Amino acid sequence: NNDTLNNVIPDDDDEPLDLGKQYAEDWTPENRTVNELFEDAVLAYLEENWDRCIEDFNAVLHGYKAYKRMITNCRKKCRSKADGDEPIYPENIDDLHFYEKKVKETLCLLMCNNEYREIAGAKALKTLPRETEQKLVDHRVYEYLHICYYQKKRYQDAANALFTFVIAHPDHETSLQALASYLTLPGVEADSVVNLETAAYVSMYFKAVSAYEDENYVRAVGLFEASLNSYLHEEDECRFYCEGPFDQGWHPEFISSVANHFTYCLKCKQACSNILNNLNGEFRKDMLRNHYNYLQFSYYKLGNLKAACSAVESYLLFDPVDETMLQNKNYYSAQPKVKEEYFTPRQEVVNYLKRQEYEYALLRYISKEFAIIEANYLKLTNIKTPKNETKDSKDKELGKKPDFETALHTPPGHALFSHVNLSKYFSTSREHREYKIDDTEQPRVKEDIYLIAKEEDLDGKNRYVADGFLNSTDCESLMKFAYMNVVEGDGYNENKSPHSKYERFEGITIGRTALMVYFGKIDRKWLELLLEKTELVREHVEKYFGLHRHLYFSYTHLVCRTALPDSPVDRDDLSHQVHADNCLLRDKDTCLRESPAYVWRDYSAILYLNDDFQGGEFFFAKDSVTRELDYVILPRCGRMVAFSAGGENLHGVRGVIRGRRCALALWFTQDKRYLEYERVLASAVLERVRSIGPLEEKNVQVPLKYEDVLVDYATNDESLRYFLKNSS
Ligand SMILES: O=C(O)CCC(=O)C(=O)O
Ligand SMILES: [Fe+2]
Repeated sequence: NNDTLNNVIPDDDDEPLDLGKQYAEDWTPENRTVNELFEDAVLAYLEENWDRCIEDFNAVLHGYKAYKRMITNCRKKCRSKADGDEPIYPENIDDLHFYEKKVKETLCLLMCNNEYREIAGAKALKTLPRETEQKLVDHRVYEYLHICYYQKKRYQDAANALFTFVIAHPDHETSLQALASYLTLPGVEADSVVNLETAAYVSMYFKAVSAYEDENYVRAVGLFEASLNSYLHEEDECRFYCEGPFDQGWHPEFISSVANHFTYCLKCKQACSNILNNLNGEFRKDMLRNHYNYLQFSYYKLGNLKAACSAVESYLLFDPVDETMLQNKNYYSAQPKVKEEYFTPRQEVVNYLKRQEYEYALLRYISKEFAIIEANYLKLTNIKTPKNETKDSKDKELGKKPDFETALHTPPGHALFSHVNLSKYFSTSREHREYKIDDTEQPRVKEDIYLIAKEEDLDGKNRYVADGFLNSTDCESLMKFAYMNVVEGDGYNENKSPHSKYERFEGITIGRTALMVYFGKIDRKWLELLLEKTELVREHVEKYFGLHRHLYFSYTHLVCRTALPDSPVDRDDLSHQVHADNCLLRDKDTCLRESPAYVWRDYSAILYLNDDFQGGEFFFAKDSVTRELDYVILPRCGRMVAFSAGGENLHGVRGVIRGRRCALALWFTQDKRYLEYERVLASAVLERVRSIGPLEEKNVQVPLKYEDVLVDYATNDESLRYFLKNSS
């Protein structure tokens, strides 16, 4: 199909793509390393030397680009060189060909990196310290830069810099507010505010769309091909940049070390497309495939039916049942000149999707298979609960052991944006697509829930662990929701530290969420997401335990436990002491099913939202006196642990040492009298908001004790009453 790729790019002002050497040559940092430049720039900022601040931070950005290009260029060059080399010995015994290649690649990398450093001056491209690199990855430069621009009254530049920062930190409230005020400054045009870190293909893509809309198909084809090329090239760069160092933090065996580092890189690589598909803060999962859509029509208009058919077939690889594209296919097939073999997808997209599918399947395999090993490993080493725990080095190492399932880490070079839509401030493109909560680029099967551990694995009755209730987008959404809305003391009778003085406990209930939706304070999609995902869990638990009587929700609580900044790393208390959910633990063998225990609770489930914190493991306990851990479960996005709520399932949570741990705690009952009334109200609120919108009252606040307010409205608001009646 190569004829599709030979179009001249009818364009003038785009940068050449491979800038590695050129950057290195341009790179004259007056003998300062990128790191030194960064430090100097911060200093200039602190000294309020705004001109130097602007100059130095721009030099940092420039230098970092050169640094990144150097690294990715070397990795790319050395990979293809090693791939093309004849092996020393023709036969591939014991995978030696693979290792030979890696040895040769290493040699090449050493030399290549040196070459660049020589061109750029001895110190210029010196390896960046990890913390500085992370700041660059997180676009922290713009956090300073906008202020320096602002001070110099360069308002449009300030707005651009701040916008760029906000896209990487969509929850940064003060920056969002500052951005809004920048937009009102003289000379600032909201429409021309840009993300300074937009992927390079994007501008080409939009030029292509314009050409297409102007019916200039020759230009459109050239630009779309160039943009496509650039997209794949940029994704490639991002992937190579992912192949960086990795602190294993322990001393693994050779094979484990290779596999562990490989997994780490793979996760990073899988996130690359998220970055490319984030246009000015708006997530557009279809960017790659859209190219083929435009191309098929443009080629058709130019009379190149072979290329048109090939583009159609390429598009269909992404979505084989797309009706419009299938109609196009029929239409083209009916053309007299079209041959069957024209419908061959383009090679680059076949390779791309095959790799994607393989990598995704491999990651799923890893997360599924290793979860159980991690847990068994922890169990085998027989950790005691922190009370009698002595923190020896072995134990510390152990804490780092399960690296296979570390958080989806941010790929170096880019922040992993959450999917926010900033287009309320700015319109960026002609096509507009609704923001959907669960858009994911990865191919996914619907029924993604799989069992991780059952009774036998867990040495106990009526307990199991399953994964896959939430995908990473759901978790990101819910974490964001939690971040913005959880309230100290909510659901704990206003007690802010009910379990540990080293942690802040915050929660939000269904009732509070419903009230906020009702007052128009938050979008209803959050409530919908909460109800939908927790219902998925309820159904699973009911089915899994083979219950013949209906399982009702009795209480739903999104809880975050955050380690306080000054909490000691070697603290020896638990985040949640050993307990049972429906009885009072008295001594080793007695659990009294009486008030004030929640005796009506029959089953419990905890659905986890994140794992980017330290500590906070859930555990089943043998008994409360020896406090011996029976089985440890590591929270992960979408993982659920479920168990019957009595004394047979004593459990607790180890202290959260660092970071924030959020989970949805769900309690179920088979006694209808105790069903969660807030859920019924929430459904009525949703119905109301869907049909007539939220309440028209301004400035209503949700108090800490919100329950009475909710009931008040439910009894007095006619429309709510209507929906309530209809639901029951
Ligand atoms: O968050 C967890 O993992 C468990 C919490 C728990 O057991 C409870 O709230 O009763
Ligand atoms: Fe519990």
